Amino acid sequence: MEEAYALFLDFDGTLVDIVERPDAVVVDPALPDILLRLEEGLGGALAIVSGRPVAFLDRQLQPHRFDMAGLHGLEQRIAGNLHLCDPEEHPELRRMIGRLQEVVAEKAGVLVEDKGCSVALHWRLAPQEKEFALATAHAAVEALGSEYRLQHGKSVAEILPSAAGKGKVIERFMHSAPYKGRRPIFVGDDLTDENGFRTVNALGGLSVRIGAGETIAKVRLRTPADLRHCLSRWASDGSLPFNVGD
Ligand SMILES: O=P(O)(O)OC[C@H]1O[C@H](O[C@H]2O[C@H](CO)[C@@H](O)[C@H](O)[C@H]2O)[C@H](O)[C@@H](O)[C@@H]1O
Repeated sequence: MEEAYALFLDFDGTLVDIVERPDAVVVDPALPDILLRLEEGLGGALAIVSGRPVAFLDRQLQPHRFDMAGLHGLEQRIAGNLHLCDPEEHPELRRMIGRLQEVVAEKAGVLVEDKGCSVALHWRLAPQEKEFALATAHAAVEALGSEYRLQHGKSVAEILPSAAGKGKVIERFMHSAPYKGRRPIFVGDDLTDENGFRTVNALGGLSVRIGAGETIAKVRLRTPADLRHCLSRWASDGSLPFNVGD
């Protein structure tokens, strides 16, 4: 297997299909072992980079424990060393999440996903409530001030600490062993991943976008199933599945 790469993989919409509810994702049973084989072949330089908390991702990918950037980089496990985000350090956000749950209680199909140090407002089940959800999220961020920002995604608006971002956290991984000195590859599907694409493009790496939509990624794959097929081939015969160019 080619050892000179560092592989960063988004989760929702990339490794798994998008489904109607955040708690209903289904992981292909073969995926954790494929990722483990890839991680071994890459000398440990494989990390999941997601808006989800590390604890959620660990449950989905059990029995293995991969390196991770969770909550858009607020949480990290680099070379096995775990740093989690403490919700108690975000008392204003915690109060705001309580208020959001009250406001949204009357809107059928709008979901509040409490992730501890961030919160997502989902309207996939109630597309007619998109404007309401966006306005609510904007008002909440404005009330919280500049320490927090809004992250738009697929039928979702997330409120998260301003310091979080996939580009920044990929840079952090690239300064640490075993990632340092390798060529980064980042695969993602969403607006939040464009940040990560910018970082790997600037580092001379390879950006891969899953699905449709405007992007600065260099390569496109159609679906998470196509990606899983590529990863499985890479894990078995060692041949890099993407056209990496020069
Ligand atoms: O960075 P990612 O791993 O791509 O996570 C981004 C957000 O994904 C989840 O929401 C999205 O997937 C849901 C399940 O398929 C879907 O119902 C929702 O409409 C999508 O926006 C997740 O719930 C968020 O917490 C993640 O930040």
